[in-house]
Amino acid sequence: KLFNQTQELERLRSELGATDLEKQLERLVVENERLKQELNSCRSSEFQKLDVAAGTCSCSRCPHRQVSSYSCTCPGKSIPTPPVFVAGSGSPEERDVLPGEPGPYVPQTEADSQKVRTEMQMKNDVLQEQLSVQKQLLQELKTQLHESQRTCTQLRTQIVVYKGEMERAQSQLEVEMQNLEEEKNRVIEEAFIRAESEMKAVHENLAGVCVWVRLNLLTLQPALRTLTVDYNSLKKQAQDFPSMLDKAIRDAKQEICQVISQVSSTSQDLLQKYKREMNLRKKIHNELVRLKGNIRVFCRVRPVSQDEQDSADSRTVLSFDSDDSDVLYISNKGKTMTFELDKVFPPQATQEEVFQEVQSLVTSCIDGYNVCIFAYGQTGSGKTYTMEGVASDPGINQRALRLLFAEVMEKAPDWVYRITVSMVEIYNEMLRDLLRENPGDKLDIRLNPDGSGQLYVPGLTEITVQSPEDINKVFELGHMNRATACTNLNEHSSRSHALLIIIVSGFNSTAGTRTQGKLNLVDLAGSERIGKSGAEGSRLREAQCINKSLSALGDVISALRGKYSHVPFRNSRLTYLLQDSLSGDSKTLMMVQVSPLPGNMSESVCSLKFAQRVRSVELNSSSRRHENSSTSSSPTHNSVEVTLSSTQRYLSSSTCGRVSCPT
Ligand SMILES: Nc1ncnc2c1ncn2[C@@H]1O[C@H](COP(=O)(O)OP(=O)(O)OP(=O)(O)O)[C@@H](O)[C@H]1O
Repeated sequence: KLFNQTQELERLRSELGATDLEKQLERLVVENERLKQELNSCRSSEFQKLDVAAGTCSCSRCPHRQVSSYSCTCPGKSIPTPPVFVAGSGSPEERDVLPGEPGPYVPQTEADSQKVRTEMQMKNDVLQEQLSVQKQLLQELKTQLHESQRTCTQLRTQIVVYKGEMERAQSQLEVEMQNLEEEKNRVIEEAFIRAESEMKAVHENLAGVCVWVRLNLLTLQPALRTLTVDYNSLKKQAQDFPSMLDKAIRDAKQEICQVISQVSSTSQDLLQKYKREMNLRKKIHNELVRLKGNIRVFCRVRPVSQDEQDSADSRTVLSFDSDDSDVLYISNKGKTMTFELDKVFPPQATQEEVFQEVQSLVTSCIDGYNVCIFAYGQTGSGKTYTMEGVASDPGINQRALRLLFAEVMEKAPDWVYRITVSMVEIYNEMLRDLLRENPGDKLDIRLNPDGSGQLYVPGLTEITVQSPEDINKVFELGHMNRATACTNLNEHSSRSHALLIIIVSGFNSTAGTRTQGKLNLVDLAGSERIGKSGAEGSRLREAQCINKSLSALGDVISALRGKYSHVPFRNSRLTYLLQDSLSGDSKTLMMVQVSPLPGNMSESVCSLKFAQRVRSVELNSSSRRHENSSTSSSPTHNSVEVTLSSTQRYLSSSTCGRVSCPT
């Protein structure tokens, strides 16, 4: 508190500028002294103010203000003897001499004396002037002195006030210090009393605890004895432990070895059983597909569009059997034709419902079977819708790839799969790669020069896809390339076959098994007859090419059905390219698209007749395209083996993907 009070005092002092005032006061006192001295000297110099020429003295001490000579007659002042003046020597100042020194010039004549008088008069004027200046100065100094005295008085008053404040603060401080001292003593005393009482309580507690400890010690002694005995026995056991441990480890090792050998033989059994089960599952799946037919024919009737509903020709000539989903009726001129197929999808069937019927074929591709799904039908019957669909409701192509991804993911990590995608187009019997940079280039199907007799398409792009996003990118690229290669995409797509070729290669590290299956998804060109479309020129050539390839497809299937020794795969690019997916134990699905309109009835009848012809063919059942890495493949036909993949290195490491060619 004392410290704070002192600080507060210092702050007040500095705030009021006490130090500065004190210094200023000192300065003013000194200045006052100096002015006083100056005044005194000025007063004494009045003795000098005598007018010699006039013989008068203006000093305040001369009672008569008269001088008889060159000096004042004031008491103590003697009049000196006048000096001899030599003309031309001495300055005007030298003429004004002091008493005791050589005197000024003494005029000899009246003229001289007049001159001297004039000079003296002038000098007197100057001196008078100086005197008035000095008086003025004196007056100013007096005023200043008065002012400084006033300031000094003020400052002194302030100092007295400060001193009073300081004393007050000091006395307050002392009082507070006194209070604090008393408070401190009181608190110490209280603490002391409390500590004493607590100490007392602790002592009492301690005494109780000591008694309790003593009692406990007495009861613990027998327990301690028991523990000592135990400790000794444990010590002995610990000494024996290393040898016991060694023995136990040896025994455990033997047991583990026995168990391992048992487990390994069990796992071998299990592996064999697993392989057997796998084969059985595939056999059953294949059998199921076979029972359904290696060539299956579905029919899908597209709905009547909004535009068609508005037109006069919107009556539908097709009807369905509500109890039998395999039958379709077409009424014409009072007659009703019945078409029996593997499945008939009415106009209201969704993309998902269609795919449900197709997905077993798609998954058999994972097991190493080659599968081919065609969309057949006249232009505008809904082939592209079924195969590609629309972005919001995709068709078989995208759903198949998504299903393949889901299936292979489910089989991981036992199975490692690689899925590659190629997109080709056959237009006017020319094969074009839709995934290459320059899709205009014509591709060829050739015999492999390595002498293996396999076919391949040199330069065909195969893109490995790892996610549904990759699929979308591949489709976009294919569509873009297809669009850039022609002037009118809609017309072009009706007159060309579009093929999406998916190869699924799998390897099972546990069983050492490899599989390779190929899924061909084909959007065929429009199947309308030339006569009706009235085509000519380039259109005629296009229609001829389409008819040629579609009838070649029919011929190939007929030859396979009749088990002919010669199957004309080479009659068209389409059948040549797809021969591995049409022969042997491959599975084929023909989705015949039909328009519901009466105007398209004859084309619909043609398509359905073609479908029934295809349906009656049964492909040759032979060994699966499923190989064990330790066994070689077993081609089913008696002729050359062909492959359609350009990735020779990959295929040469595996015998999968080969198909027999009866030619
Ligand atoms: N099941 C369906 N549901 C709704 N719309 C359909 C269906 N099938 C076809 N369509 C519509 O009918 C029109 C013709 O279909 P699409 O283009 O698929 O025929 P296409 O046979 O592929 O013709 P092209 O031979 O010219 O390629 C399209 O507008 C399509 O959206």
